[in-house]
Amino acid sequence: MSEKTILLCMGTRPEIIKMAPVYYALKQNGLEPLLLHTGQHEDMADPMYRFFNILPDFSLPLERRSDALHHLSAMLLEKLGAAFESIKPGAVLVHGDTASAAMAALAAFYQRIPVGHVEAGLRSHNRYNPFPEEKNRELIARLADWHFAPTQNARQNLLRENIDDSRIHLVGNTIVDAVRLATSEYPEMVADPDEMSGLQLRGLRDMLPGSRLLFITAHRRENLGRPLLSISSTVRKILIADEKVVIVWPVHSNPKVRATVDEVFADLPEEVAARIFLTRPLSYSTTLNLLKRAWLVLTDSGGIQEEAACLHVPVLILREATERPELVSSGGGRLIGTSSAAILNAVGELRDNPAAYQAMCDAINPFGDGYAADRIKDILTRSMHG
Ligand SMILES: CC(=O)N[C@@H]1[C@@H](OP(=O)(O)OP(=O)(O)OC[C@H]2O[C@@H](n3ccc(=O)[nH]c3=O)[C@H](O)[C@@H]2O)O[C@H](CO)[C@@H](O)[C@@H]1O
Repeated sequence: MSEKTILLCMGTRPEIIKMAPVYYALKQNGLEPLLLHTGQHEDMADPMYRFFNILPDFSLPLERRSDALHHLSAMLLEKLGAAFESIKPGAVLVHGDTASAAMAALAAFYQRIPVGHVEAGLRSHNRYNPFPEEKNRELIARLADWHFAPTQNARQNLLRENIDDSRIHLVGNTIVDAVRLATSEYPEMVADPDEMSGLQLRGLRDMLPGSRLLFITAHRRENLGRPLLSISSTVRKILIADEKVVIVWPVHSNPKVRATVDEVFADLPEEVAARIFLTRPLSYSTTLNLLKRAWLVLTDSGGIQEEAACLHVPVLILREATERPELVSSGGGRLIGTSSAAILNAVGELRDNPAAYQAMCDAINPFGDGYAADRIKDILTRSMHG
């Protein structure tokens, strides 16, 4: 491979969504992006590649024998190292905070290949929340040559960790680019069929006028078990108590998540059951469509918080700690945790206080202007073409 080859490494749904704009920007500029899929997510990754009309150039043969983090990381490191030896890229780009990203940065460092970190500098300052992502980010920061920070706050976090200012580039978050691309006519993208009329969401469209749509997701490791049980049973109460509430909850493909959610929502009266859609993971276009129409978003997902901010939909953040304080200080999101009382209070207040609700809708989007990928492309072009 030539020294200009930039290898984008990714393996999970959110990485694909947030790296797709970077891939397109690099490609249009005559650099040579290649894409390596690590295989960390399987069922949720494929539809995303298809949506963005990207085919990985390389896929790792991951043979996972357990869920253990040490097993995943060891296997990723070994397979990524072997792949880099044969591909010999001029630079490696990783995103965010996954095991795939951390191990790709380490494998690249071992071969003295420069590393770019997209979405650098997010910190909750809590080592176990999110776990293991907080330490994955810190590890990548120690290894990266280019730190593409999404916000001023992220930049400050990196400076506090003694990262040289000249290596930090404030570019915005590429999720804003992804939302822009996915909601506009982007010629190279294959928009998938509209699932609003599909099997998973049959009947939803007719219910939307006059109702309050809650879009919910929860899957983070810290929320498995008791917190997820609290979230689910509180959502069940809200659904039963308010007949105007309609809920769409795409349930993560982690079987532990599915088991809790299925158990809590079993045995609902028919009229109530008709107002909740517990679906498999949805396509990206349907997800954005529903977010746009939602009255309120309840989530522990990082990406969905950012998308809700782009679309000016209020978010209740179902976490105890956040690495996105910008969303809270902008007023678009509230960090409420997972207790039943906190969820009921927040939903009740927004229902009964239109001014408080409107203030959340009016908050500015703190994650950028939708041109982060272009800035990343410009910086890499300057660095790699001399
Ligand atoms: C600790 C933390 O915050 N880590 C984050 C984490 O990712 P996450 O928490 O954002 O992960 P998910 O919630 O799985 O994905 C969300 C995406 O999936 C789309 N979606 C969702 C449901 C569905 O049915 N159909 C969809 O299309 C949705 O619109 C959104 O774009 O890793 C990233 C990578 O490094 C980091 O950026 C990021 O900090």
